[in-house]
Amino acid sequence: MLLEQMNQIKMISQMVKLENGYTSCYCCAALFLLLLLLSWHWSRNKKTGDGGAGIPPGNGGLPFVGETLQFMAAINSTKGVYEFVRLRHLWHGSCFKTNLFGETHVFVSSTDSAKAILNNEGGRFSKRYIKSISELLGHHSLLCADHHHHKLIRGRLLTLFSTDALSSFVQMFDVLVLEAMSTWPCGPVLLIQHEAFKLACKAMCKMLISMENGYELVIMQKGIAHLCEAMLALPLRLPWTRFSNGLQVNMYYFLSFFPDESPLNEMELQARKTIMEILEKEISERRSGIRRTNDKVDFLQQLIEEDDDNKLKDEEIKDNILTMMIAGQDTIANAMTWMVKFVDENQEALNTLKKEQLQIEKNGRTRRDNLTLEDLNEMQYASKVVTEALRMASVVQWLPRVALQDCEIQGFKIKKGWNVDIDAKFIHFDPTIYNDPHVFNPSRFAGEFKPYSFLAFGMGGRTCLGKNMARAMMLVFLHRLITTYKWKVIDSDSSIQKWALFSKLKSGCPVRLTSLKQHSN
Ligand code: HEM
Repeated sequence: MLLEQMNQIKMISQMVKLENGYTSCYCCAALFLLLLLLSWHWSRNKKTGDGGAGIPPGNGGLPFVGETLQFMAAINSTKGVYEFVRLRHLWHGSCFKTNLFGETHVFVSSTDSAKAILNNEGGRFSKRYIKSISELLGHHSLLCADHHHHKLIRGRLLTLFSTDALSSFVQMFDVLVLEAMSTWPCGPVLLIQHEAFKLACKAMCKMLISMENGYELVIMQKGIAHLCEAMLALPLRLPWTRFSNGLQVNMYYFLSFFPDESPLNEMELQARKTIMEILEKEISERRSGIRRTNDKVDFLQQLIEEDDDNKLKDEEIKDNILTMMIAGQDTIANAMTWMVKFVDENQEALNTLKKEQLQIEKNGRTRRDNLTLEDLNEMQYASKVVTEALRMASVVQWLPRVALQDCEIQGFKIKKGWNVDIDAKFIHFDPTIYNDPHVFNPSRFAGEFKPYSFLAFGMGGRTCLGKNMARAMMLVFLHRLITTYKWKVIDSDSSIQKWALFSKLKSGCPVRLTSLKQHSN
């Protein structure tokens, strides 16, 4: 374990750009000191254990810093942040305790504990997001609201995700996919990640605020891309992050210990402000009748038109439109990208999928008309492909909660205030739940599966609001890709993008396409 810590310190030292000789001397001295402290702490832990019976096992790391350095090193490696978690499962078992950014985190990984926590049995757990995320999304965001406020807002937003809404969304998304694919070149390299992100962004802007083109859409998309990046990077703002320059001490380091200060930088504050201004203008023009939505019932219009006592206030509407825009982009783009890679690598799955999708196309409808929800319901094998891709990609790797009282999970004591992270990825790769978990095998989802063993969208009162929409987007994308092109992924590297908290392919999944239509003509 000490060796691992030394290796990680080496990695951290590579992360830091040494700009001059002085800095490099200070850096070496600091690292040496750190190494001494680590070995002292490690040997102390070895002698005394980690704090008494019943507490989950784990090396708390250095006083105050905990294992933050190792966590950061994992984020800065192409194995991805989950490598930090994976190694600790190997060392300590399925439940372990660590200390990150000055807080205790316990990773739990059984379906029983997932059930207890996600159902919030006995009101013992709540969702925790760091304050900086609520600065970014807004205090009324569904992702940051307290229990009572969350229930109220979720109730209002849920009505937007009806079957009828999904039905029209499917047709709209199909149009966008066809439009996008008509511009894809055959021959040159195309990055699936990039294309999927653009598509998701367009779809969200259209569904939420009917924004389809023009200057404001460009501004909006840029702002959102910026906030998406910031959202992933916010918890990592320490002096050695990519935000800091060389060894210069970064103000975010200090701010992270003073949670009342905003850790957002000027550009992020500006991006949020600009998006809020666009939404404000949109709301007031719609209210005054200046802007007509041509009877398009987008999400914004539905929220404005609500007339019962519990309707959302403008501030709540704006924060949650922004939340949905952000929640529905990087996630779906990553899921689609992994899906293309997995299918490409599994000839048997690809052949079965092709057979099914070409048959659906042959049946006639999808050549002439846009795909419908009914068409998607016929895609039985593709639906399993989507589930299997979501399992293996585990885009959201763990679900963060906080214990509201002392309790027991997986036979260990959990103290009030500790972060409890439900390790979805561990469960997705648990060989006692999924046979040969590293093999892409869509057919494994043919029958019922164990409750709480599939957590790609979470479960319980905080389940992803857009999960049916996300599955539909993946099916539409898959259908059009399979029936329009033959493709080959030209870089099989599975490395993970550095600094990404969601599981993101570093290569972006470059493909070369051949048009099937030209072939058949
Ligand atoms: C493949 C794509 C997606 C994945 C993997 C995904 C995954 C998740 C996960 C894991 C959660 C948190 C659950 C928890 O903590 O228990 C979540 C929450 C959420 N997602 Fe998604 N999501 C996806 C797409 C979308 C889309 C398209 C939207 C819609 C517009 C959306 C909107 C939301 C919202 C609003 C929440 C917060 C729910 C709440 O706290 O009540 N997501 N998602």
